[in-house]
Formats: sequence, C-alpha cells, structure tokens
Amino acid sequence: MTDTATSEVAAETEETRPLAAVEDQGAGPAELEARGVSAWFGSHKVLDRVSLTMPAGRVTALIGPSGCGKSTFLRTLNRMHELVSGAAFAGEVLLDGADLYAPGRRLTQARRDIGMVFQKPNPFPAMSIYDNVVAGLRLTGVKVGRSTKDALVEECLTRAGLWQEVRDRLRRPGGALSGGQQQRLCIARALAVRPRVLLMDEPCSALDPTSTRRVEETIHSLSQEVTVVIVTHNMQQAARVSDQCAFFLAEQGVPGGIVEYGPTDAMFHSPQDQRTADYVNGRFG
Ligand SMILES: Nc1ncnc2c1ncn2[C@@H]1O[C@H](COP(=O)(O)OP(=O)(O)OP(=O)(O)O)[C@@H](O)[C@H]1O
Repeated sequence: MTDTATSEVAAETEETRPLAAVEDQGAGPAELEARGVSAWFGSHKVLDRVSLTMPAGRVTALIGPSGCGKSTFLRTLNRMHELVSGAAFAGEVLLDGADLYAPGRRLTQARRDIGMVFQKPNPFPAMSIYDNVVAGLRLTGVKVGRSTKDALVEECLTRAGLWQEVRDRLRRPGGALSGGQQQRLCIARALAVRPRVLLMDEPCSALDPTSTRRVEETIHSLSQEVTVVIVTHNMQQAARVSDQCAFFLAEQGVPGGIVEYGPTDAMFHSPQDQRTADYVNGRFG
C-alpha cells in the first residue's frame, strides 16, 4: 500500500471494532461485476467501457499485452486508481450488487472487502512476521486480544501456505524471508482482514519457478474462500490457476478493452476471436 493509501485509510478510521465484526462481514467470497468501466490518466483514456463479471469463489485471470490496461482495470476494482493524481473513472463496480463508487460508500470498507497483492512482495521489512500478518487490522480499526491474534496469525499463515516454514520464527523480521515467502506473507496479511475478493497484480513475476509454484498452489487453495482476480503475463500460469480469463487489448491509438472472455479452457483451446488465438499461442505480445 502506498503512503497516501495508508494515511487515507488511517484517516478514515475513527472507531475500533472487535474482530467478530470482521468475521461477520467476511461472509465468504463475493461476486464482483464491472459495468462500463472507463479510466483516464489526465486526458489519456486507457480503458473504454469495460464490463466483466468475476464470479464468487472463482479465479479470473486478466491477460493481454503490455500497456492494454489490465493493471489499471484491477485498480479500479478496489478504488486504488483514484489515488493517482489526475486519474479519472467512469462506470460502476458492484460487489454482490452494491456499487463501490456509490456516493457515501466508505473507501475503507471497499479496501477491507477487496484485498490486494502486488507484483513486488511488500511486507514491512523491519516488522516481525507476526506483526506483518496483523498489520491490516490496525489500519481497518479492528482491536483484538492476544489469543485471538495468535489464532488469526496461525490461520492466515496456514491459508497462505507459509505456516510450516515460519511457525518457529514468527518474531523474525518479514524482510528476512525469501521473495516467495515474502509474497505468501503478503497474502496472509491481506487475508487477515477477511476480504471477500483478492486482487493480485502479477504476484509471481518477481519470483523463481519454485516460489511461483507455491504461490500458485496457494491461489488454488484459496479460491473456494475468496474470489480471486489475477493479472498475469504468463499464459501457463493463467491456464493453471484460473477458471475464467478475460483477454484485454489496446489497439493502436484506441483505449483498452476486453476482446473476449470465458472459461479458461475455451479461451486456450477454442477461442472465438483470432486475436485471442494469436495471443494465447504466443504469436504477439
Ligand atoms: N500512473 C500512470 N500515469 C500515467 N499513465 C499511466 C499510469 N499508469 C499506467 N499508465 C498508462 O495506462 C496504460 C495502461 O497501463 P497498465 O499498466 O494498466 O497496462 P497493463 O496492461 O497492466 O501493462 P503491463 O502488463 O505492462 O503491466 C498505459 O498506456 C500506461 O502507460
């Protein structure tokens, strides 16, 4: 999270809530639906009326060549796009039917419901593994006792596939872990606030193949509990982890949009659009 995002979240958080409140609102995976999403950086329109349903409890992969707007689209889904100076947005993003951009909708609620994992693992490096996991609770104003915290740390590290590797060194700094372990720590940190959707922006691009495989296993095991939307450049990864894919493209001078979307199997083996076939078969991009 950027400093701006952190301070914005902190500034919006006045009250504290017991953990039970987080558990209640963590009512399982939610459907996310983008309707007519357009996005600009200044006068540069980078997405044009993109609509996509990301089903609850499934993994949706966003694929497409560099610069077609995948990351921008992902950032509109938890209202991070608007943090960029000069950025503009139009459209709707519905979380189980409720528009995140509706007037009066709290930004902190959107960020808690929709977690994010970034390309480069970004644990707080000097903070302990334990404190990294619970760091999000403080930002969202949740106050919990020690034993509840202990249980939450174990649960989230287990769900992120990291518990066995770190259970005997929870007080070591997060920055001392390997890159792959750091990324799974970031996943555990995101899970601790009980998100209903997890956005992942090329989460494995800085990792070696073994760490990549561990993170992919983690994504797979999470998908029943949280809706996952993942941006990836790696076609094998999209094929391995996702249930459905959306292929984005920004042709010369035209803002990005979705050319085709559907079940991952169909996108890879019987795409309807020649441009999708060319892309998934590595003929461009
Ligand atoms: N902060 C920014 N300020 C101005 N323009 C931006 C900014 N971020 C992205 N863009 C522009 O928006 C367009 C879409 O970028 P975006 O990063 O969303 O594409 P992408 O498909 O995710 O690319 P990649 O796969 O390379 O990450 C590009 O033309 C990019 O240059």
